[in-house]
Amino acid sequence: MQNAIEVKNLKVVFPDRGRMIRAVEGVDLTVKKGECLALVGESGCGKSMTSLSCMKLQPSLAAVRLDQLCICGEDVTDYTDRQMQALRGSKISMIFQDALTALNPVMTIGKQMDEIYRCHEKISKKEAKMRSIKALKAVGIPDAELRYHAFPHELSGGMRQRVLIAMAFACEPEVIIADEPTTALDVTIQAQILELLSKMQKEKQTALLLITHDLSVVRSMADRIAVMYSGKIVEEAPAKELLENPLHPYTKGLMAAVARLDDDKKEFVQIPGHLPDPADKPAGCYFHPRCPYAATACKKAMPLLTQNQQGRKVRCYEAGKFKE
Ligand SMILES: Nc1ncnc2c1ncn2[C@@H]1O[C@H](COP(=O)(O)OP(=O)(O)OP(=O)(O)O)[C@@H](O)[C@H]1O
Repeated sequence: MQNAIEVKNLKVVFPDRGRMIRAVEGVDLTVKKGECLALVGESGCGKSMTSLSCMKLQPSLAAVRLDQLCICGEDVTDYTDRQMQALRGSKISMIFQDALTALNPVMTIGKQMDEIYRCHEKISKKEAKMRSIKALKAVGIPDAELRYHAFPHELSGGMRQRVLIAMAFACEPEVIIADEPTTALDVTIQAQILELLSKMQKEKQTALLLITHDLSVVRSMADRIAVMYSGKIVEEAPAKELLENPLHPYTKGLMAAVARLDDDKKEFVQIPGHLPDPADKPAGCYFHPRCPYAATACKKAMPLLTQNQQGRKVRCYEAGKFKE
């Protein structure tokens, strides 16, 4: 089966006052057609840089190296920005976390939606307006005909996020990247927006790369989960397997830090310490200074991301050896 996104050996570095920030270090990522892959990890671990690089949208200061990038079977490794522009919106699109920044504040919602349709298809203004209103209705915007004429600041945060979702799905792309799509919203609205995103993704069979720092968010949505720590993937598995039996000590820590509303016996446990300085990472496994199971080998060399006998991928010398 053709993959929606396939990136091989992605590296992103930033020069920073004479130092080198290693934001992403040799990430391989595959999002299969129609599936939801959640990329999870603490703030600063490199999730956004990974996802932006998949669209070739990284900040101009960043130096990006990769062996190969394929979008829906098309090898775009050497595509120019102009070539990528033709793909963005039609084959791949993005939902950002802050709708107020992502939307143009001086243009009505309707105009911004119309532009997407008219940019990718030769259709009349009238046809674009009809499609925009239909798309706004599909994401649950009440009085869509009226809201079509509204400016972004005239809508609530939840409504704006619904507009971004409508825009992302507008040209029926094969893959969508959603970077923390609900972080800027209050908790009651977050669940509604995630439900909408999940419903649209399933209905349209769109592949989704969902970026989040919150494992509870992925519980209901992800088919597979990749866990990132300090620029590297440390564990990757089908969602159910990973959530029921996390193998990497960092994934275990993330799980323990998730408050489970349905399990009042579980305690809220924070992972001690913090991510290493991205310009001064420790020798060996980057997680070893925070790891309760760290052995001598962990302090010496970075473990590889290897597949165990059960087909689970994990980057840890001690995985499977430690007891609860
Ligand atoms: N424009 C930039 N200049 C310098 N360093 C940057 C820049 N953008 C990101 N970084 C660094 O790259 C690393 C990875 O950042 P990234 O935004 O990908 O992390 P993240 O996991 O998405 O975090 P968050 O959840 O907070 O967005 C961090 O150490 C960050 O400080």
